[in-house]
Amino acid sequence: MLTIGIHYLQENISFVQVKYSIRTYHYNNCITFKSTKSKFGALSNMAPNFPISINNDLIKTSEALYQALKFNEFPDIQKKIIDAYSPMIAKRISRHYDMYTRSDWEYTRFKVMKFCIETKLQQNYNSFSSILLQTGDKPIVEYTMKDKVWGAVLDGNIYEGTNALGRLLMELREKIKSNTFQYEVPDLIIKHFKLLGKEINNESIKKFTF
Ligand SMILES: Nc1nc(O)c(N)c(N[C@@H]2O[C@H](COP(=O)(O)O)[C@@H](O)[C@H]2O)n1
Repeated sequence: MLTIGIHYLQENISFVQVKYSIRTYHYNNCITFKSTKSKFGALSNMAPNFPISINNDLIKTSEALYQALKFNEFPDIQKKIIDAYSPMIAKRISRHYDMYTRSDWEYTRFKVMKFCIETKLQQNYNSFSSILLQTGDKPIVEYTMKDKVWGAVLDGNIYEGTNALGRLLMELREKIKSNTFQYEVPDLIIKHFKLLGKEINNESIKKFTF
């Protein structure tokens, strides 16, 4: 399980401590993805063809959803991100508004990412579960040039990094295998979970009528 050493006081969600656990992977014993055009590119949040619907609003990629959820109190910023032509542009727009990122982002972003990739799976079950299962039992690693939080960087024969996205994907893969995948809106650790001015709750994610 990806805990990344995050500890909360459950009652008032006060942050206590955060630290990241680093992982290493041998380069010829893992599944990596970087470009969406590569064999396992569908694992990337940038991958097209995995649309998402929240409150019946269409979001083109899990990347756009993740980036938009940084700005829960700013529906106008979220709209610009969601309307962006590509996920890379969505990410770039998000960077532009960094100062408006929700104040607890450092501590909620892993839960938000988990929600984003679970939504990608729930709403694109056949295609996304198929690619996850094709990775077998191998470690999944997002290969990056410098992002040691979401991915890992190659140093000689070893990928090194927290690889948070890869680890969340592996957790999801194991749930698919054991038929224990349960999809729901994250618990109260994420307060004010909103998109385009509307709260995200278990009702809003059930509706899927493109
Ligand atoms: N710049 C960039 N290009 C790609 O092709 C990527 N896959 C990523 N990584 C993804 O960016 C998201 C994290 O964004 P923040 O740094 O937290 O704003 C996450 O989806 C990574 O997988 N970046």
